[in-house]
Amino acid sequence: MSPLSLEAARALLLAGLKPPGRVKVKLEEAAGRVLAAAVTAPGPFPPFPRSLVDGYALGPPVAAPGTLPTGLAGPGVIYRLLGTVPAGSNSEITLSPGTAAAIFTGARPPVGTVAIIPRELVGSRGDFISVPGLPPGRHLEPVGAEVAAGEEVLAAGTTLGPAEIGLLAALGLREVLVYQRPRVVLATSGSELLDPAGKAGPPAGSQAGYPGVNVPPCIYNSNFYALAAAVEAAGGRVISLGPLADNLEEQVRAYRSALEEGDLLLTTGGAGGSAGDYTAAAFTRAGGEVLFTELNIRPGRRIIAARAGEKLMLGLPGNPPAALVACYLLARPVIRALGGREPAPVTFPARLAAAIDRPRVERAFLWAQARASGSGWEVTPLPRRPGGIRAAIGANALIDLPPGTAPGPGEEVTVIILS
Ligand SMILES: Nc1nc2c(c(=O)[nH]1)N[C@H]1C(S)=C(S)[C@@H](COP(=O)(O)OP(=O)(O)OC[C@H]3O[C@@H](n4cnc5c(N)ncnc54)[C@H](O)[C@@H]3O)O[C@H]1N2
Ligand code: MOO
Repeated sequence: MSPLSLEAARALLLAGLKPPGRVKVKLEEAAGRVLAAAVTAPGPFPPFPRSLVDGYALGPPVAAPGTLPTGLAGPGVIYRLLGTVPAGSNSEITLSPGTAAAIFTGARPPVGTVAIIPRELVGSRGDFISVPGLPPGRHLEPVGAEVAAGEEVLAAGTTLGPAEIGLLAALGLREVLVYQRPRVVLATSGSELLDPAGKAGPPAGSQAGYPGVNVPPCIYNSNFYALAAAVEAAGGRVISLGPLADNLEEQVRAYRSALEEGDLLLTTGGAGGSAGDYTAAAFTRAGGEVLFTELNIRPGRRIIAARAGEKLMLGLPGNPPAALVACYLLARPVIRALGGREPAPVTFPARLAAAIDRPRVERAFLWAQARASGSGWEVTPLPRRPGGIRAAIGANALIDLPPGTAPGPGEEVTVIILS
């Protein structure tokens, strides 16, 4: 198989994905979930006419106000106050011509109200107020002014954030139909892997003089924790298969059970083409039909994908920063699509704040920091560190660098936003 482009690989993975399931969740559990059906308002909002200010509800004015009570400055229309209407009260006041009632923000105006005027525009003395002309009705919000009964307020596919959840609650909805979170079975392979949560660990320092040291050269299974976080951030639910040894039989058994338990099998390690790399063979033996084994990108050249019926198997490289890049570029779009979200990564053009150090032979993805600047987006490639365990620290973007290019400061590059 010759290396595939990233776009072709993504299209292959996204084609024929099984449609996401739906589930009803309570409003308090709905943050971050994706609406599986449009929401229509069961009733109007506001459900009753209400005052938008603290002030006075006014009845019809009377033509000749009569004598001004002493102390009330004119010119103004005089009203006699009948009482006060607090928010939430079922007031029995009825305003006849020349009468008014004090009213609070959010209260229902009494019967007979023709206008509401803010407190600060009114002169008052005892039971009388003086109003400088009848104000327009903008302080009185009619029933359904914001939402009409039966109106579609949220479209299917909307991600529910605080504002959306507040709107649903305002309409009296208690639960909401959302897409199920895709179940992502996460497996890491490598006989050198140790669980940081486990009891036994390698010595903290060096293994200098190791011929005599009876401790195997193990490293902590960092990919599991990094990828689990990425899966959750993409809206998936992690099912752990635990670290697997470099053993074909063990991996085949594990991956068969993964296909039953999850919507997507995600692995790292063993993706190379050497004798000790079992991912492709294990995917095939577990029932998968291999879609591709190599992409023309760096890092992440070795990514193995297979399809087993409606389920996908995605084998990312073991190298931690390569696993993370591959996860952002391929696994995240699949997980998002399985959860009813827009799969395509968000990309935009940005001006380089610093030069790219050197051209790469293949299309490369470089960890970077993007920020809005006066005239658009600006991006700085992160300094290269030895190895890669710290490569992505501080990154919020990847620069998509075409092969053979090394643009300088001020030149435009394409950036993929990560969060
Ligand atoms: N002769 C060649 N060797 C390698 C090449 C190459 O082109 N020619 N490419 C290198 C690159 S780049 C990568 S990426 C890896 C891909 O191979 P694997 O997917 O089989 O990766 P592993 O060999 O399993 O591991 C590589 C590296 O990462 C560490 N690792 C693995 N899993 C984890 C984990 N869960 N948590 C933390 N670290 C992990 C592992 O110990 C190795 O150090 O192949 C290169 N070799
Ligand atoms: O093949 Mo590796 O995935 O480039 O880092």
